[in-house]
Amino acid sequence: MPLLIRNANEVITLASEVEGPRMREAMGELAVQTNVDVLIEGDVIKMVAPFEEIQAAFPQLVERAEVIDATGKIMMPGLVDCHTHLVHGGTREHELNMRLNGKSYMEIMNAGGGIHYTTTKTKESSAEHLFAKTYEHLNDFLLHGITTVEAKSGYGLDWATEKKQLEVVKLLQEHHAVDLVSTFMGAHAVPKEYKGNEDAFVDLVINEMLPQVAAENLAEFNDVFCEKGVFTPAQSEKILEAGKKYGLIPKIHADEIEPYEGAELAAKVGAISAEHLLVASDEGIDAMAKSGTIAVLLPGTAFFLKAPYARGRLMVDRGVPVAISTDFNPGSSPTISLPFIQNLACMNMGMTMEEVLCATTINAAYAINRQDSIGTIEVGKKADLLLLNVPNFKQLQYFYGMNHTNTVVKNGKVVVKDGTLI
Ligand SMILES: N=CN[C@@H](CCC(=O)O)C(=O)O
Ligand SMILES: [Zn+2]
Repeated sequence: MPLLIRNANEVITLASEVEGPRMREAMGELAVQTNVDVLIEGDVIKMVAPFEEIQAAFPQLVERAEVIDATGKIMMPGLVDCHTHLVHGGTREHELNMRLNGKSYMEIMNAGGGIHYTTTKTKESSAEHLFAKTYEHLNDFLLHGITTVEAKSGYGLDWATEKKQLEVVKLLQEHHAVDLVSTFMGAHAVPKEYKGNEDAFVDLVINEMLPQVAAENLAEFNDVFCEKGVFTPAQSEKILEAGKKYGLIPKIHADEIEPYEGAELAAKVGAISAEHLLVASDEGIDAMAKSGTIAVLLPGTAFFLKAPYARGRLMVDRGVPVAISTDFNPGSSPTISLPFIQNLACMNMGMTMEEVLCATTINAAYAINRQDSIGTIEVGKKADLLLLNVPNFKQLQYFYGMNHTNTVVKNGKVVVKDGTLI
């Protein structure tokens, strides 16, 4: 049945003539409409216009349509979470007290905890268990208005477990309403048995894992943790260049803990995005602006690791297209609340209320190559839409730390109604 959403106080369309990811002032232009309804046919947006015009253009569809009254609410595109470590075994709440007592994230990891702990838990988990656990997480994402999620592997560090993670993503794509986008991240940490022989692990990723990822069509992107004590810029470059040969688009965890010229490397290898960038250099930021590399900023990680925030304001002002994401993972950012992440970006990275909406919709869609189908409310795009329990978009950041999601339409179907999954 067609769907007609009527009377929203504001429709945040984010429609624009601008080509490519939004930068500078364009990030603040939300193209808010106050007098339009939205007609959906199948899984696609059919028309965005005042009711009279929709009725004149498609009288039969309007006649048959299920009508949702959005009076008092705003409508916006479904949120896009473009950086998560979605599929993983276990949780790491025990590390929180360690960190609150002064241990650093890297100290915990180097002592065999952190990513290594989650790797062990993920190895021990069956695919069925990971599927069921992640399915629950995805329900939570949906309840918070997130309709597309990027998912990185990287808790295997051996091919069997990496493959298990990637296959769980594939299966969830078939069974859950949330759309998933897969990233291979075999180079997420150096397994203990390769300590001192890191290059051998890099070779394993390049020669054994990447060919299988490509042959089995298990991912679109290839990511690496470029960080002091993990993978060097030279090793990262090798892995990303090798992935390119298999058609895998480079992404990079860059300049998260220590400055390591990760942003510069992202620009050099033509990565679609550099992610984290808490301590990215001025030169790196300028290089990204020049190459058009998207900065995927993850303020939840700075919050949870009590680390300095990325310089979001400066990046926008220097012409870097910025996206924002949860970084959902069991160690440095165990949250699925992209709405709260938006709040953090406003309060701690100096981004405006308008920019954070752009950064979690259309720019996030660009960061995962989905800009043609999601991220704005425009005719021909997928009908992934939210109705939020606020009368104007500014209240999303003002009433902070709350989930304002009332209704989620995913692929043209209502999947959350009155804040409840249906
Ligand atoms: N920094 C590397 N990877 C993840 C954290 C993974 C973990 O701690 O389990 C991140 O992006 O924050
Ligand atoms: Zn990450």
